Amino acid sequence: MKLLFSNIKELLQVREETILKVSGADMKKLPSIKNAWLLIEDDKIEAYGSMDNPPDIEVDEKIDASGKIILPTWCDSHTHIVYAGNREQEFADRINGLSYEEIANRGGGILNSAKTLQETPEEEVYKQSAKRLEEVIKLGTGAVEIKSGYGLTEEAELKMLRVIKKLRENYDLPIKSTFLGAHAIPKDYKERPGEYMDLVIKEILPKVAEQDLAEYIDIFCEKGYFTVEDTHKLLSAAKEYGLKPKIHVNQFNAIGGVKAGVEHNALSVDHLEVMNDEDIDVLKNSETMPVALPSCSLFLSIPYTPARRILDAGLPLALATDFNPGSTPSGNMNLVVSLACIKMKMTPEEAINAATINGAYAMELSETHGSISKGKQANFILTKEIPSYTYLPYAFGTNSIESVYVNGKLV
Ligand SMILES: N=CN[C@@H](CCC(=O)O)C(=O)O
Ligand SMILES: [Zn+2]
Repeated sequence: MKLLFSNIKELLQVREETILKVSGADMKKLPSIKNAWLLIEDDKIEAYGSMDNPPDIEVDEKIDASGKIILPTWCDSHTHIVYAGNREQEFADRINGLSYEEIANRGGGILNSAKTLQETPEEEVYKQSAKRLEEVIKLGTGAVEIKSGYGLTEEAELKMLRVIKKLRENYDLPIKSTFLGAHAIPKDYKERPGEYMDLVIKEILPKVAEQDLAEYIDIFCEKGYFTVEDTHKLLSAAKEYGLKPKIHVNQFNAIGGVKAGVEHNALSVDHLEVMNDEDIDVLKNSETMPVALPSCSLFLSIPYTPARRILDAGLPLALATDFNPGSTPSGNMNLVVSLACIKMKMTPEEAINAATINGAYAMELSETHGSISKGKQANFILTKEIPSYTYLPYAFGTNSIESVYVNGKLV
């Protein structure tokens, strides 16, 4: 099946050579072809070029994209899409003056979601999660990572990971699975957190690996959650099973989690709302992708990741949603890109690079996703008629997407 898009106002993120990520000043460059065509064969990008040299071939379907822009689908490398129920009551409590921390200390927060998840049948968790996944695909997400971490018992963590596996089987986009058993210390272990770490490392992790339910390991390295020492212990154990780290660090406090992640060759370190100079320096000599989650900052009214300091230090940066019931009940990557521009002072070019090719890197997908390149998967967004790509982040809250293609198919 050959599908040809012609008269495309601008074809964005066109990369001739395979690049795995973009960093520093290179992030300001977003290669494109104006007045372009794009040819898809089955699930792959076959060719592209300028309308000055249109392709002379027979195709099965032609689409006129006059006035519209085509760009790769968003690569959302950090989500908690699999969960049960919601936490709108905590949202109201925060409006009335309680802090996220106070809510967590009262047994709300992650423990609240864990209770609901444990009590919800697997089929129902699947149904609720699939609905969210379908919603984000329509918003232009074409590759996604999903974490466990609302189970906090062996049974419930494995249940979450099986739901992720089933989503992967039933949907066409790449889904990466991360084991986040060390997300919070369950109430029963409050006085003996070391025993919970033992449970995660000695009991649950081996089963996750045996059942091949995750490719990545995560931990919430933060005051009141898990220490840097816990992080070292877990990441070392996970390495034995071939699970690479993608970890929650520096959300509220800089306690050395970035350094720990880099020492274990983490694929990504995520959140980074609070960054000291040492954290930035440590990242400079690494292959670890820093990941910012600006919708979490918006929702919790916490600082935004200091993108300018990170980029001006020559580092790369990826953007992701953090879609979860507590700190970010939104999986809208379009909003994330807008917030990165508005609140983090990233240029539209930097934000689009961060949400496509660098997001793909943070899921080890940049050889097949994240850019318009020959032979890559045909995952792309066709916008409505818009004046320019800068209009995408500028018109925040407006849905500028006309359609989304995953593996060459309209979704
Ligand atoms: N910070 C840790 N975990 C999630 C939020 C968890 C929750 O509040 O349910 C996050 O990435 O923001
Ligand atoms: Zn998260």
